[in-house]
Parts: sequence; structure tokens; C-alpha cells
Amino acid sequence: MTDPLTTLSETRVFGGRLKRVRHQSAAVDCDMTFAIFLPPQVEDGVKVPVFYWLSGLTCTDENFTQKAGAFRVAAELGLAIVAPDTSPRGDGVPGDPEGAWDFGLGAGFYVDATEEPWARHYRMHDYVTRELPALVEGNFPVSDRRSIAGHSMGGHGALVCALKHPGFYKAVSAFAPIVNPAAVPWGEKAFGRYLGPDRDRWLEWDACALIAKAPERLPILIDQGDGDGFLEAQLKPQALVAAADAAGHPVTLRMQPGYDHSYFFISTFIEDHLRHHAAALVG
Ligand SMILES: N[C@@H](CCC(=O)N[C@@H](CSC=O)C(=O)NCC(=O)O)C(=O)O
Repeated sequence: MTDPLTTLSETRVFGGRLKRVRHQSAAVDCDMTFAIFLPPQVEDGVKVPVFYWLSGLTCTDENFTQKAGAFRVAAELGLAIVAPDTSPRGDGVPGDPEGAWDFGLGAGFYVDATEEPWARHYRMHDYVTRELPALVEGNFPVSDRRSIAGHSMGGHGALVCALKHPGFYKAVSAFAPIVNPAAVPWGEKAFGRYLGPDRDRWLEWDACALIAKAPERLPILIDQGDGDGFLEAQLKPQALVAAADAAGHPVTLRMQPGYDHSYFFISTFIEDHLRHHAAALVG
């Protein structure tokens, strides 16, 4: 062990192990909890690649582990899964002044805030792309082959992480992502507070803007339910398809008839995403 980690729980699942781990984060300056699934292959001494999952608004590390149904296929494919929390938390970490669920605690938006009082703790991009991978790779039997996926706010996070860090991830995908946060109500509220009023600076955290100048054309897989109540106002996946087409960036958008925004939708298609990631990660 190179970093002080506290194991909160350890559970056997599909021949592997699911752990919840707490540590002091320098990036977000508070204690953080993440989940890590280690597939059975690690027990034969194999260093396995890591699939990072970023959850959406209101989530912790536990929504994905308890609801997505990912572990049978991850065990088969030999993938580790790491699911961090969605924001800093704890004493001294400010939340939404009105207690709303779409900003602050559980809603870090995977950006590095520049404005007060958010800038000290709300640095989830730095946490997810730098501190957490270093911690995981220094303390668990995993390789440096990584991929990233997420849902809704976490889908936005996954797309932005991949687009801002060419070569760092081998695959990227998203369920019902917020693709154009600079132009929808959830993103306008969060970016206005975390990043300040200059909308040009918001574009550094917007997949539709980043894709135009991406130095790497990593194919993007997106699943989106057409019965999703957030589709028209917050998600707008066609905006990413248009930006990707203009840039020559490969995107596959699968509109899934009748599916909503929930983890029932995610659990239905998570196997496809894991296999998409494994094709790039394993071998
Ligand atoms: N107010 C509701 C709705 C919040 C919600 O739907 N959250 C989604 C993510 S939305 C975009 O980021 C979610 O993943 N919820 C957790 C779950 O397990 O379904 C609420 O408080 O749940």
C-alpha cells in the first residue's frame, strides 16, 4: 500500500470482490469513498484493466454497484470497475444554498470549480482523472489500461474526461448523457456557480464544444431511452451527433424505444457497454 486506504466493506460477487474504500483526497480536500470491483482473474495474479463509472445527480458510489447488474459480465471479461462518489462531502463542504438536488452535494458535475465557495472542494475532474487512477493503480492489482463511462451528469463527465485526456482512456461510452451542459438548465445552473459567469469558460467542460478540437477520435457509444423525461430539456443527444459529424468524430447513438432515465435502463444495456470497453481494453 502506498496510500492510506480504509476498507469499509468487502463482498464476494460473481467470483470477484466488491470493496468500498475511504481515503483522504487532496484533490477535493475531504474524505472520499469509492467502490472497486476486482474480478476473479486477479486471484491468478493477473493485473486487470479498469472501467471507471461516473454516476449522475443524487448518486453516491453505491447506485451503480447496487442497481446496474454489471458484475457477472465484468467477471467474465476480467474488468475491474471503479465507481467514485459524485461530489465532495462532509463537514465544511458547501451544498446548494436551497438544498436542491441538482447542485452541490451529489452534483459535482466533474469539473474543477474556480469560483468561491466551491473552488476548494469541487475539483471532481482532477479527482477522477488524476488522483483516483493513481490511487487505484498504486494499491490494487490493476493495469494502466483504463476506460470511462457514465450516466446523465456522469455521462457528461465521462465524455469530457475522455475528450480532455487523449490517450488516457481506451474506450468511452455513456447512458443518457448531458452532452451540451453549457446550453441546458442543469449545466447552466452548475457551471454558472462552479465556473462563474463567463460562458466561454464553460465550453472547456462541454462535450459538444470539446469534440470540435479533440486531438484523438476515440469512438463514442451512447444509449438513450426515448421515454426519458429529461431527454428534450436536459440531454439533447442529437447536439453531440451534429458536433461529432461536423468534426469527423465517430459516435454511435442508439435510441432505445420506451426506456426511461433510470437504472432499469442502464441495467438493460450495461452488458453491451462492458463488451464495447473490453474490446479496447483486453488483449
Ligand atoms: N430527484 C430525483 C431525480 C434524480 C435522478 O433522476 N437522478 C439520476 C441521475 S439524473 C442526472 O444526472 C439517478 O441516477 N438517480 C439515482 C438512481 O439510483 O436512480 C431523485 O432524487 O432521485
